[in-house]
Amino acid sequence: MKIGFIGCGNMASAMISGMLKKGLYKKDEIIVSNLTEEGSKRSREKLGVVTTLDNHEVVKNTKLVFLAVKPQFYEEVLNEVKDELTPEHTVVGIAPGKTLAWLEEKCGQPLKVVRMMPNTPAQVGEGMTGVCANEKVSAEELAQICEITDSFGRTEVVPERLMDAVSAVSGCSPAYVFMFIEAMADAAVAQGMPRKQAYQFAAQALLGSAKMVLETGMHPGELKDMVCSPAGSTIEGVRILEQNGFRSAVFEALNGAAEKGKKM
Ligand SMILES: NC(=O)C1=CN([C@@H]2O[C@H](COP(=O)(O)OP(=O)(O)OC[C@H]3O[C@@H](n4cnc5c(N)ncnc54)[C@H](O)[C@@H]3O)[C@@H](O)[C@H]2O)C=CC1
Ligand SMILES: O=C(O)[C@@H]1CCC=N1
Repeated sequence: MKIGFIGCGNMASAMISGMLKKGLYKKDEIIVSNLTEEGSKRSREKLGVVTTLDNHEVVKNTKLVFLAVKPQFYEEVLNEVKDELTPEHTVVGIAPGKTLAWLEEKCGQPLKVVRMMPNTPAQVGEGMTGVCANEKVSAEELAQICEITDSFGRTEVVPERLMDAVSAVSGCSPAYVFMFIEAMADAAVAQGMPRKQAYQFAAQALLGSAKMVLETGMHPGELKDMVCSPAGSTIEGVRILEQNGFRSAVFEALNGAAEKGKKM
């Protein structure tokens, strides 16, 4: 087995779906553990990977172990498996607030440790992942990790001090983007558009706008100005968004998410 996940919920499933779609691993090269047989069944049906109810099996069968449980279970899981970890293992944490130093300490021995913050768009190959590693991870090993995260989207290696920002701006932000899409679609429905069509219009507008930022390299403000005709309808919407504290609400939400992440 080439890669293992302890816990296989939303985030692990999204990453594995992305990896499989890209053909980076075969299904029988991925092992995941779940807490319940129901979870294992879900992983087998949805992903087709090897499943176990025993976290030890993950550590015994692979040298690359992702910790994909909720942050509050990290310590319990590491306590459970730490005696089977060897210097050949690389432990990958994906939770906010679980620093490289914390992970190293809880592994109970000097190990290769990677910290990353992926996001659920990994499921469709459009993830954004920030990655950092401790000094035991060689440049070649880090490149291999980035090959994995690149298989489900884009990757940036960042200094660890930026991981809370990464967590907010790309780890959490899909939730806010989905809320934005939902709100835009609600407005279109209010104007008479069928709901399904409204989601397509809203989502495609967002996808296209994001692509323009990434592909043109232009300042988002300039791209916004290109949409706003003088005395037009868009600038009226901009005025109403500003009046309702749109930018400030986004700013505060991401700041709150980053600050919360630091404490987790
Ligand atoms: N959902 C997201 O958008 C993102 C989540 N993350 C991080 O990913 C990690 C997992 O989050 P989600 O997938 O959202 O949570 P989740 O709740 O969907 O999945 C966690 C899975 O772990 C299983 N589990 C719990 N205790 C276990 C144990 N002792 N042994 C084996 N399996 C166990 C649960 O049954 C569940 O299936 C968290 O640390 C989270 O902070 C990071 C980036 C984005
Ligand atoms: O809500 C959370 O804590 C996780 C981390 C980033 C996205 N979901």
